[in-house]
Amino acid sequence: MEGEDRTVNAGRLAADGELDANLRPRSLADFIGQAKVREQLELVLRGAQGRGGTPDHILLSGPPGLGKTSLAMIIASELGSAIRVTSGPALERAGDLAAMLSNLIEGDVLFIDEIHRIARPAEEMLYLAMEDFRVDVVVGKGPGATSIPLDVAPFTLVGATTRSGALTSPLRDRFGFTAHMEFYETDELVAVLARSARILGIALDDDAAVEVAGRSRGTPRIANRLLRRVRDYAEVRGTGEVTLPIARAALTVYDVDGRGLDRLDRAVLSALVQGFGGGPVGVSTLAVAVGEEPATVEEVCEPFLVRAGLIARTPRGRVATAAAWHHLGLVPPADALSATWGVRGLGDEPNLFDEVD
Ligand SMILES: Nc1ncnc2c1ncn2[C@@H]1O[C@H](COP(=O)(O)OP(=O)(O)OP(=O)(O)O)[C@@H](O)[C@H]1O
Ligand SMILES: [Mg+2]
Repeated sequence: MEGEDRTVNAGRLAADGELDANLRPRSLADFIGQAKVREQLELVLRGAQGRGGTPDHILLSGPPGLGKTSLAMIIASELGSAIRVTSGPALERAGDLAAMLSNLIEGDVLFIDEIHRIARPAEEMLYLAMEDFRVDVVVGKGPGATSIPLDVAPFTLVGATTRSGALTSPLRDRFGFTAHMEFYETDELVAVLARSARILGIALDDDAAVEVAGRSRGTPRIANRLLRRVRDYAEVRGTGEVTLPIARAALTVYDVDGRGLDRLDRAVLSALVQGFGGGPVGVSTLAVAVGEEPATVEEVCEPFLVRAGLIARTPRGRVATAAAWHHLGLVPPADALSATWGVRGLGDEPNLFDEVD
């Protein structure tokens, strides 16, 4: 998909790999923000430990870059268990899953990333494994095929998904606990940045941290990525210390504006406002206007623009809010949607990342 390499994209980029691993929090105490999820998880884990059993299966649900993989690792380490890692797309054949399941040792954590992308036969095998710790392995083909039941050691499944709405309900129902990850507040991102700066040995001023956090779209992965860009700038153009002016100058170079919008986001906004009088306009028309694929506009730009209260999805198409006009330095028409539309606090829209319209 075009636009995936954008600095402000919350998804994983190849370049993030090693850094993500270094900056990953290792324990619940080390995990910043998500206070509610942390408390819920702690109860689930400690409760099971107290009873000497394995915890219920856990689903981690939320947009990219908020810490789902990190939490899965933390769950295993808090339990003192080994973690086996796989992903929905890797489980194309039920046999692949059967092999994983039958190798589990009691108490293991099985982490399935992007669990909404699991193939149907594997999914059906998973139901039985989650519920009864058993799998039926089919041997042979055609009329001679037999199904052999195999026991699976009691384990805890941790599933992660950016689209919990895409999970079938039988699968969703088999999780004992679902953690809904929320976008981070600015002060939480400041804490994430301070921690990362400490680990990476970057001198980061407090007001520079606030500036970077405010442009990070509520997402730790983006905060960490912007921190690296700002560090480059500080080292090449300054003394290495990340001060407020340095942070601002660096983010200008990377086209990340005061609210975390980049060039493509702004192009979409100004096409909507200036090209179509604020809408309503269909997403494909909008995509043509900015020379992008509709999927890019819809999946990469829109979720954030909607969450930031800059555009609204209506049955007739996309509409710019008054805040969008203001953001572009324009005066909104009298009938523009209120600037506070949709700005109910980050992460208040559980369906945002599920299929809309
Ligand atoms: N609560 C946190 N405290 C500190 N750092 C965090 C936190 N959450 C995430 N991060 C940082 O953000 C990076 C991305 O987190 P992670 O890979 O866990 O996200 P994810 O939700 O699994 O994303 P995806 O949906 O793309 O798989 C981590 O490497 C870590 O550096
Ligand atoms: Mg992940």
